[in-house]
Amino acid sequence: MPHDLAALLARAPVIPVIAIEDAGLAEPLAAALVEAGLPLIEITLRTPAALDAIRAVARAVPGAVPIAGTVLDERQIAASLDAGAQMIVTPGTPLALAEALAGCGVPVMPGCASPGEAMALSRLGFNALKFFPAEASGGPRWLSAIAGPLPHLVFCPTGGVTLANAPDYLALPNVACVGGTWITPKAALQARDFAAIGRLAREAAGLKGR
Ligand SMILES: O=C(O)C(=O)C[C@H](O)[C@H](O)COP(=O)(O)O
Repeated sequence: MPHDLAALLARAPVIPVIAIEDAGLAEPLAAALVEAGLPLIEITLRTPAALDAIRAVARAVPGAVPIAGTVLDERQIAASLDAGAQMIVTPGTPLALAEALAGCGVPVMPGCASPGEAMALSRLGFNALKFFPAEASGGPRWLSAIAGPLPHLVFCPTGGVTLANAPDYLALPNVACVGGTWITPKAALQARDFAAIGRLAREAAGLKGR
C-alpha cells in the first residue's frame, strides 16, 4: 500500500464513521475525537451536510484527517477533494469508480466484500481495503480465510463492528484498523454531548491494534 496510507492507518486502531446532519457540529465533534486520540474521521456523504462538514474539519481542526466516506461515483470524488478530504473510502467499488480512485491523488481505501473484488482492487494497486459489511459478510473468519491466498492485503473491517467485537478483528494480522459508528451515537450528537463522545472515543483509541 502507498506509504502515506500505511502511516495514516497506523495512527489509530479505530476510524469513527459519522453521518452528520448539521455541519455546525463537525468542528467540535472532530476536535473531541482528535483530543481523544482518533484523528482519522470518516464523514459519510449520506447527508446533505457532509461536504460542508468535511470542509469545516479540514479548515478548523488541526491534527484531524477528514475522510470522505460512502463515495459512490466519480463526481463525489471531485466534490470530496474540493471540500478538503485527505482520504477517500467507499462501501463497494465498481471498476469505473476504482479506476477513477486510482488516479485521484489522495490515499484511498476502497470497499470490498469478496475475494474476487479484493483481487480486482489489488490489481489496480490498492492493497489496503475496507471490508464492508464486515459482520454480515463473515467477520473475522472471512478475514482469517482470505489471509491464506491473499496475504499481501490488509483490511479495515466496517459494518457491525462494536467496542465488544473490535478486539476480535484487531487481533488479526491482516487488520490494520476497524471502522464504526458506535463512537458517535446519534442522540449524543444531537445533544452536542461531546464529553460522552470523547469518552467513547478514548475507549476506542485504547483498543490494541496490531
Ligand atoms: O457507506 C459507507 O461508506 C460506510 O462507511 C458504511 C459504514 O461503514 C457502515 O454503515 C458502518 O456502520 P455501523 O455498522 O453502524 O458501524
